[in-house]
Parts: sequence; structure tokens; C-alpha cells
Amino acid sequence: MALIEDAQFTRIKNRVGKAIADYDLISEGDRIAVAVSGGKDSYTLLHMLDTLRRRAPVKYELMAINIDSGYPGFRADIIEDHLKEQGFAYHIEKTDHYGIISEKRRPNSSYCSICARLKRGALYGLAQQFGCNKIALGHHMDDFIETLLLNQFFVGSLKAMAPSMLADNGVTTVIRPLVYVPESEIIPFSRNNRFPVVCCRCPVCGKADLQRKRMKELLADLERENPVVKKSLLKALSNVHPRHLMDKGLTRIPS
Ligand SMILES: Nc1ncnc2c1ncn2[C@@H]1O[C@H](COP(=O)(O)OP(=O)(O)OP(=O)(O)O)[C@@H](O)[C@H]1O
Repeated sequence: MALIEDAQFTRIKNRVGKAIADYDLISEGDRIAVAVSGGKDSYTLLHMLDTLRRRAPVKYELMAINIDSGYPGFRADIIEDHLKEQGFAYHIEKTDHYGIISEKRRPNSSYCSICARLKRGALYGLAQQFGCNKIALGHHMDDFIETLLLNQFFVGSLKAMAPSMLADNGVTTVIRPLVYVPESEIIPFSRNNRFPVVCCRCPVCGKADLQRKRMKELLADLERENPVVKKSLLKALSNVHPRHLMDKGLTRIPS
């Protein structure tokens, strides 16, 4: 399936290309494990990285990795058919994360945080096993901004996500090439290209948690008054003035 090369495609491709250049996300010889959940974001990521790979002077390899968390009804076969048909190198890891979560989760604690932790651990292990020095995740611009607000409103911390960072295992670099791509562009792009989107089938699949939903509503509200509010919030993440903050570990650094 060739991607539809319309204005939408070009816009997303250019945004991904700019993120790669701005943050040095990809280097010659990289072997990148692309974390594919079966959702619109990671399919977009995989196809865009592949498009750029075919056109870029820098040589790098991709390997799609899906973690099957073991929720009954999860259609890993649909993801696999797509990856096979598109000629991607891939691996689908069957796990019993569902069983572990059912056993370990405390009542009222979030499904998503324990599930994400288990998936992250599995992804790091698999990336090493398949000789990948990088893992690409499908977080997009809205994820960065919502996380920034969530941490300020509910955690009391000034942090979001990094486009590139060394993972806790000290050897794998995690990259997020969709940092400049708004979700509003991914939704029609994924639909028009008929990506076979599947849900993980966990009890909260497809539902943003209440706090994140609230951030989405707040941003949508603000956007009506100020159409560049999201752009401004994203820019704030790369325009930090430590002298004008209150963290005692930072205040001596001149800005
Ligand atoms: N089961 C999985 N297997 C492999 N990678 C995953 C899996 N779940 C999540 N990821 C990776 O983590 C990223 C963020 O996960 P999250 O659950 O927030 O999904 P999302 O924002 O709905 O994105 P998507 O549309 O790709 O599912 C995904 O874009 C993907 O790269």
C-alpha cells in the first residue's frame, strides 16, 4: 500500500523531518525499533519513518515491534497482516501482562500506568535482543502539551517529554519523531490511508483518562480564543529560563 501523497502527507513528512533535524533523532547506521501499538499514531510514525528512510541520504533500518499484552480479543493478527503486506521487518511479542496486571493492580489504581511500565520494560528488552540502538514512540504534539499541563496541574512538576532521551537501561535511546505533528493531522491521515487500527482491548481502551480529557477540553477552549496556544506551549518546552523558576538546583545557572 503506497501512502496517499497529498498535502496532508507532505505536511506530516516535513514536520517529522524537521523534528529529526532539530533533535538529531536519527544517525547513519541506526537500527530503530518502532513501537507499533496498532493505533493511528504509531502506524503514522512507522510509515513516515519508512518514507523518509527511502529518501534520506542517511542509512538506517526499521523494525516494527508490537507488544501483545494478552487482553482477550486483541487482534494482533490484523497488525501482523499489515506489517507483512507492507514488507516491514517486525516482531509481535506475546505476553501475559493482562494476567500480571489483574493480579498486581491495587483497587482504584490506574490500569494505564502499570500497563505502560510493563510495555516499556518489554520494549527495552526486545530492542536489545534485536540489536536496535533506538526505540521510536508515537507520541505527538498534543501528547507533549497535555503531559506538560497534567504534570503542572496534578503532579506539581514542570516536565513533559523529551524528543530524544537515553532510556533507564543506559543503552537505548528513545526518540519521538512526531513531536511537531498535531493529533488533528494524524486522525485524517490515518483514516485516509486506511491504517488497520485495532484497540488493545483493555478495560479502558480508547478512553482518555478523566484528567487528560479535562486537559484536552481546556486546550480546545483556549484555542478558540487563541489559535496558537498549543504552538506556544510546545515552544515553551524549548525556551526554558531556569533563573526565572524556583528549583534550587537550577537557580544558579545563568539563563
Ligand atoms: N502494545 C504496544 N506495542 C508496541 N508499542 C506500543 C504499544 N502500546 C503503546 N506503544 C507505543 O507507545 C506510544 C504511546 O502509547 P499510548 O498508549 O499513549 O498510545 P496512543 O497515544 O494511543 O498511540 P497509538 O495511536 O500509536 O496507539 C505508541 O504510539 C506506541 O509507539
